[in-house]
Amino acid sequence: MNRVQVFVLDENILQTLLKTIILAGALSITWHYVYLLYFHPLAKFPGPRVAAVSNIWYTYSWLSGRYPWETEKVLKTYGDVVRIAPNELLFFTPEAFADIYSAHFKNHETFQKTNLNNRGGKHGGILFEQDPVRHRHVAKQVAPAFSPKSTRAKEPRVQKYIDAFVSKMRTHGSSGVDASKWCNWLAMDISADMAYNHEMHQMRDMKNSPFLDVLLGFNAYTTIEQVSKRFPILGKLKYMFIPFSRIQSMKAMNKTSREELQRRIEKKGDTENLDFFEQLVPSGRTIPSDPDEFRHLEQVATQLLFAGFEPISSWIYSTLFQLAKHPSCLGILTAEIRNAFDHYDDISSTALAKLEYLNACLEETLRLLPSNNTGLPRVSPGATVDKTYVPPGVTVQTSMFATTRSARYFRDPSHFDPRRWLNKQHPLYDSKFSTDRLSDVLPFSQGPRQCPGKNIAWMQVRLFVGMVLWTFDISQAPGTKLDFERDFITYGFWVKPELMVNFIERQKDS
Ligand code: HEM
Repeated sequence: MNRVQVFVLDENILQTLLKTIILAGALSITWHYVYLLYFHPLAKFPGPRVAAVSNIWYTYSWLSGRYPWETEKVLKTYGDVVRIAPNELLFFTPEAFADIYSAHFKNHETFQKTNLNNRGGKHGGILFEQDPVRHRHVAKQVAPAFSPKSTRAKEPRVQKYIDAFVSKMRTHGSSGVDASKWCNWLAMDISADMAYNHEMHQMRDMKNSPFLDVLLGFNAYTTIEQVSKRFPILGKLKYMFIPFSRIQSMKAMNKTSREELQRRIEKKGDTENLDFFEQLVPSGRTIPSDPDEFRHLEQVATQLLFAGFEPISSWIYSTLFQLAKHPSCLGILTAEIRNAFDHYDDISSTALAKLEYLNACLEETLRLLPSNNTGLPRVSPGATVDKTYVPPGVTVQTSMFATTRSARYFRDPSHFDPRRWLNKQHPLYDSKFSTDRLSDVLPFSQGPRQCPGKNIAWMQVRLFVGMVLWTFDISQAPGTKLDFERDFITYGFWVKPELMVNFIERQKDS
């Protein structure tokens, strides 16, 4: 009898307890949302309502592959500062860009990197390193590899690869080739050589190396990884989104990477060309026995390989895309290059640097298609960004994509028009572009974490365009109707749609 009574009592208590828990939960969730909407330090900033209370806007925008367009849209709708996640602000103006990325103390950035894009865990290497002191150390170590002298020394090697591209186009180019593949092969062949003296032979074999296959296959996954960092519990399920075969190939790639590194370290100074690696482990130094140090080197080497590959591949691809779409610009540029050099072998990056229209076309391509679309997120130390105080701990980011396509700063912003970059003295100069904010186009970023590869990139891309247009009349293959606004998407990097281009060897006296 007594036992039954106890049971009834327990059930009542249990029900009450359950109701209390549910009510408390509902109240605490409601309070959490009310707090985020009305009392959070960022409550006063405009933005999509859903973004103020969750990471849903951010996640959807990234997973759709249209993040740059989504940031552009919210900046147009809500103004120059938009709350895009509960603790995150997106800024629009060039002034904000300068405040965030240039701010430093003794060359250590004051707006530090977040871990959102860090794919190296505690080993940030150089690109992902969050700690400014550790970053400075490794940046100083590799800096000599990016000096003007080292850049010049790399030129013959780069020419050798572009020669190989030209030779392949003589055989295969006249009936049209897919530029998305060839740009990847060329850029990665060069980058692997520059990073650690490794010949990948993708152009020779006309197929992706296993490394490139894995990299391309993981493009969308890198987005899942960075987005999942915003959902500590759900994020643990991220591996469900990757097919098992991909995980296996990733493991195989990491293994190859390690072996490659070991091979390169053992070679020490005994390499044909000076590569980036020589800076990290100079000939006299012993191989690191500490696994942590080895892992760090592995990160840096992989990042140098990737950083030297993807933006170059995208830049040459998008230059071909823009030129093939704008035959009048292509005609002017081709004439400029052919008038400047009597012989193919005369072409050098120093001579190409003087060609105004070439530089204008390349700048214009980067303005419309910047290769880095992560928003370059940073953590505020508690500082003013373009006259707006941002409390400490808040993540801030920018959208170079939105800024450089804005009518506020550029005339006919979405038109590819290299004339805007020309000097007043140039015969094609048009004063309608005189108010364009050209110096605010900063695809290589600025400040302590800006791209150290800028000069190497310019050298490679100038050589590519110079040597290719000197040799070939190029055109978009018939039937190719690629539309940038419609057909492009980006995750960790741009997914390049098929772009069929004809490379027809020029007639002798054209
Ligand atoms: C079109 C060509 C390129 C563009 C537009 C570009 C752009 C950028 C940008 C925007 C950053 C800053 C990333 C951030 O703050 O999170 C960066 C960093 C970096 N880039 Fe480039 N890059 C290019 C080519 C290269 C090349 C050829 C290399 C040579 C290996 C290179 C090596 C690096 C490295 C090592 C970093 C990390 C710098 C640091 O954190 O100290 N980049 N790049």
